[in-house]
Amino acid sequence: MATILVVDDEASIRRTLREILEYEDYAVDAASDGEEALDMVHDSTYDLVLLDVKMPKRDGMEVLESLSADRPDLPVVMISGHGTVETAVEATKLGAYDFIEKPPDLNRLLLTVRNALDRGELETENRRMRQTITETNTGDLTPIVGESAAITDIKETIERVAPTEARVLITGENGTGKELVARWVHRKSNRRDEPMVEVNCAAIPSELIESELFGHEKGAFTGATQQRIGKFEQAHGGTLFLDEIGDMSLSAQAKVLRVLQEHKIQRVGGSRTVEVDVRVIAATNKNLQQEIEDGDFREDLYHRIGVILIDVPPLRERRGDIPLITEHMADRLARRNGIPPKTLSDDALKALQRYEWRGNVRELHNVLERILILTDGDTVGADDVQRCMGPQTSSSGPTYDLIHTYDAFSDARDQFEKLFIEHKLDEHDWNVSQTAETIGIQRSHLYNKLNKYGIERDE
Ligand SMILES: Nc1ncnc2c1ncn2[C@@H]1O[C@H](COP(=O)(O)OP(=O)(O)OP(=O)(O)O)[C@@H](O)[C@H]1O
Repeated sequence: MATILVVDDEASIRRTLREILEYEDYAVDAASDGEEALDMVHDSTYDLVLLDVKMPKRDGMEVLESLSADRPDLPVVMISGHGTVETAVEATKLGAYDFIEKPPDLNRLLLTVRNALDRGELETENRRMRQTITETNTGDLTPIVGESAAITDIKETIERVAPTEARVLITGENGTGKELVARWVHRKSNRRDEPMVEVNCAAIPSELIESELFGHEKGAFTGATQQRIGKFEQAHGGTLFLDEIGDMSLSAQAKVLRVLQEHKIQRVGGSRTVEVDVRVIAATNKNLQQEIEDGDFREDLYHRIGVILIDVPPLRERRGDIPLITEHMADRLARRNGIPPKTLSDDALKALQRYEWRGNVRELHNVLERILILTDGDTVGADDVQRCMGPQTSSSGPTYDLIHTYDAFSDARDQFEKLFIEHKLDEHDWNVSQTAETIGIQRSHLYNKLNKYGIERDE
């Protein structure tokens, strides 16, 4: 049974979350402030922390920072009230697994909790595996599924390159499988019993990246209350995966270059030099040649990291792999969601092959999860795919527009709410009571939204 720590200064939220989670058979402890929470985490083994952003004394962000430093394996989900959603989004960039809004929506809460626990388990599992893996035991790492020429080529390159010490640069759009390739290079390398440490360079603010990579001494800067070991040191003997390296600031690039030349680091605020033996694998979705031309990426660093180049093509350029990948994922997803296994008809697989998949394999994974959950019966047909995906087959459509038009989460959410409400009203011939009932909100709440977004019936 997983044990969850709920941290919130509001007793009513603590009570609600406890009731919901205990009903789902989780064991729940609660803390009413950050100080108490840190003590409790120190003294017990929790599988997940639900952490309020705004609290008196130590607020959620401070507690998150402490937890990320001391217990990086412990998943943390932020709970945000009105007006703190942006902070919560910021927190996810700093290592929180996800965030939920108050008052918590039951389905979203349970899905987030389950996913966060899965992730925590996976990480614990990965750590355990690192110690025991032998070449024949490839553990639980997802295989690279596909028989297209590009994927076959990538698998061959991995076999050839992994056992060497060569640095590898993996390029490709988001969600194509770059991280999976990196994990296989490590898994098949002679360093497989040592850690593979990952740094997402895009998620770390530029002023923190140095301390993240090289660590810092106590008192090195305001907020450096204790010594911290950086990722290079953590990866000593193993592999350091620099994800989204194209987003690293020029000053951090200069420092990484020096480490790659000298195999030594200095913690921020420290004077001692520490030798590090690390193999670097880097990945980016950016065109680094272009970044070099624009003066945003150092050419000398590019040559250092890119000894072996692996380009993972977009899924739409290897549509032949879609049925294989889908079938592989369908089994795992059914098991994970506790639903009976389902077969996809040939027509359903063909329908999936026609989409653009701008989010690549990750999007296919998410869409498939939705299809499997929403479809009754044991076979998924082309009509089920259509129903869950909508008819769009190109790089347009409302979702794509939403994602690409808005930068701020709140703007995209508002626009989505507006479109959704208009669509549902149309479906119910503008009967507000019926629409409110179908979408599960109070009629008065729906009227508020109509006012807020200026939604009116087109005559
Ligand atoms: N060929 C494949 N076979 C099976 N699963 C795959 C394959 N390629 C990717 N996946 C799965 O798709 C998801 C996305 O892959 P991954 O995280 O490696 O992509 P990425 O290119 O690193 O994404 P990003 O650039 O957004 O970080 C993962 O769950 C991964 O296991």
